[in-house]
Amino acid sequence: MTLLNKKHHIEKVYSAVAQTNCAMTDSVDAPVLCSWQRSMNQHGIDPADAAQVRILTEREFKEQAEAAEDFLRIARPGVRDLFHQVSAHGYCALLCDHNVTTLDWLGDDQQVREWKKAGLYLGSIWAEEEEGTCAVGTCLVEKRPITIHKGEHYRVINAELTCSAAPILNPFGEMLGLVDISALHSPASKDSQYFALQLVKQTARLIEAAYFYHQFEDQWVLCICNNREMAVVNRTCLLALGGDGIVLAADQTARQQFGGGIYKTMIGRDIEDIFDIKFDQLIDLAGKSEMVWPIRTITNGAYYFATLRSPQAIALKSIQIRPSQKTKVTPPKELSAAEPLSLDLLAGADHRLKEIVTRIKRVLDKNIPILLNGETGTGKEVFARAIHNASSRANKPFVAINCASIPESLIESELFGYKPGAFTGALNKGMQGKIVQSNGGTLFLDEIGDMPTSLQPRLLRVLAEKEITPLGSTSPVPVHLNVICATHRNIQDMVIEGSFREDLFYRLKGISFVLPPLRQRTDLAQLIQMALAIEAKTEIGAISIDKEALNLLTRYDWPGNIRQLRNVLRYALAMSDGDRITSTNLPEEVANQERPALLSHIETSAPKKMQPVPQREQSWSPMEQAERTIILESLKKHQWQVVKAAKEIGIGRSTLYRKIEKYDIVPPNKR
Ligand SMILES: Nc1ncnc2c1ncn2[C@@H]1O[C@H](COP(=O)(O)OP(=O)(O)OP(=O)(O)O)[C@@H](O)[C@H]1O
Repeated sequence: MTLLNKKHHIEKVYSAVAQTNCAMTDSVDAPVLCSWQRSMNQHGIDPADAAQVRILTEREFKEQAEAAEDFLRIARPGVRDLFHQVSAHGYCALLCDHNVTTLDWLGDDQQVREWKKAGLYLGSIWAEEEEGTCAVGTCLVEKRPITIHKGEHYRVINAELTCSAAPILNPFGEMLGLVDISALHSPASKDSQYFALQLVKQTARLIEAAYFYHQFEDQWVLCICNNREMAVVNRTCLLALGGDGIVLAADQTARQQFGGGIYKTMIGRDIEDIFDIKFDQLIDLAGKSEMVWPIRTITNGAYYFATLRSPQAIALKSIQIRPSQKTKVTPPKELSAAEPLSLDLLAGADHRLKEIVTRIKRVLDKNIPILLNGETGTGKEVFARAIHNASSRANKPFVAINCASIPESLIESELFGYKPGAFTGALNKGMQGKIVQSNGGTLFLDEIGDMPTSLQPRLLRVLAEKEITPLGSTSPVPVHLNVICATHRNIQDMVIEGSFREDLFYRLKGISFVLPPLRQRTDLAQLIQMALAIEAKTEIGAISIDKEALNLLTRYDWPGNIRQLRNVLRYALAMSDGDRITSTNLPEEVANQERPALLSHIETSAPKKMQPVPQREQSWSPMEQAERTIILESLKKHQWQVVKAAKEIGIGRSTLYRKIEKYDIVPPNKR
């Protein structure tokens, strides 16, 4: 790039950012302009900054690659295929994790120096916060495929590149990573990258499908297509089904096609309520060949073609029995004896938890601090105990302290202990603090986000120096400390706000995990049976739950997670005749929960019940009308704040803007 062109690029960025909103300008696309504004106003990046793209250290790279091991293993072959298609045209291919770090790279080895110089190499971090507008970082923010072509890059140093990236989502709609192809030189017109973007999108969809099949390898996977011939090769529009025909997960296409793009409206539903199929018949025939079944939606009778992949374990044995006819499971001894649950038992059949447990087992005795994140009641403390029990320290003490429930003035003495007469009101014989009590065992710091800022430096010192000086004492006591922390807060945000020390955060977060909320667990039906057995102190399956009650329980939102589930089951047991739970035994909030707007709409929009619709709405399908209702309700609920509504509905902000426009939704202040 000539000096003059560089100057021109920088001036263009400054003048475009000076615009007050993200409306189209003559020469810059709206999403690019929005990203330029974020880059300058939020991230404070200088477009003239010529520093090279940041690269992770070897150790950091190793840690991140290890954390994303499963994803990398599944995604790599897809990225390799993509690279073979584009390498002759001067592209390299990048596979990034959800931290936008390049964890795999394929490119022409002859040009390695140039790729490295451009930051298109292993370990490079393409975050919008660091680089400004760039395909990978901006794709992460926008949550949709994007090409950033030449001068659309924010920093002048990247303004020769052309890059196209697409997000890769897990079956729960969360970002797993991104795939990108980039070239050092390309024609001036952005149109030249149209097919590059399509290829990247296609690869991302394929990887998502591979990941979906992997995640649900021990479940039934229904694959739906609108064309009989393509059905056997189709790999999108996937629904994972439990042995009882309940939907456990749905990929993006299935969510859009049958759930108005909304995750919650699909999960926990009986497949027989969505399609006019008998799940029993379907699985009796499954596995006999690559069979394709015509199926019809209950809502509007539209025809599709489906194939069914059997659970791997069953496929291996070549299906003889229906999974739902499995023989009764004897509850693990530890359940009825009310002993602590093991890690494997806590993971149940939930795919994310199983992955977490595998990773935890790897770090068990390596003295790596563990940070457990998760909503209230997701079982963080139970998990921490299970980690302790699985470690070689199991016969040493497990000492828990809840930083939120102890007054700030007492936390210090509780944690660090004190010598006799250290302060007025102190016990005569002094007190051993929790840290010393946990010596050699595990110290569990619950609600670590509530640790007073004044005490954070002291805790940091203990962790670094492995010795502790009780209040009123001058001689330090050596401690062998293993720490597990838990919080429902976003500590990273607290670090940014300045209410939590960054150095302490990194010290405590040797490895971190997010325990999934109950509504996202893929084994909810099994977990309910398990929790019921615990509450009733019986065998799993000894008390039955009728279909309607199970439907209500699996569909409920569970804001209080497992804690709330156990309370509800305890209540239901008390209300029941003792060996069968029905919907009438459930507490009101579960029994009379409002059907999600989309579901209730779908039911009333079945052909035989269809209501006349206003003139303008007749051009929308029932699904679209339902979607409009959901969006409208959510916007009203959140006082028309788009970010909050998008979050609740589970779609990106820009998607929501598009839909608002599509459905002629006008906020009250613009009427
Ligand atoms: N897998 C499980 N099966 C049965 N019961 C469980 C399971 N996990 C947790 N529980 C129960 O759920 C309740 C909440 O668990 P726990 O206190 O560990 O959650 P938490 O995430 O630490 O909650 P909080 O954030 O509110 O402190 C406890 O009664 C616990 O025994």
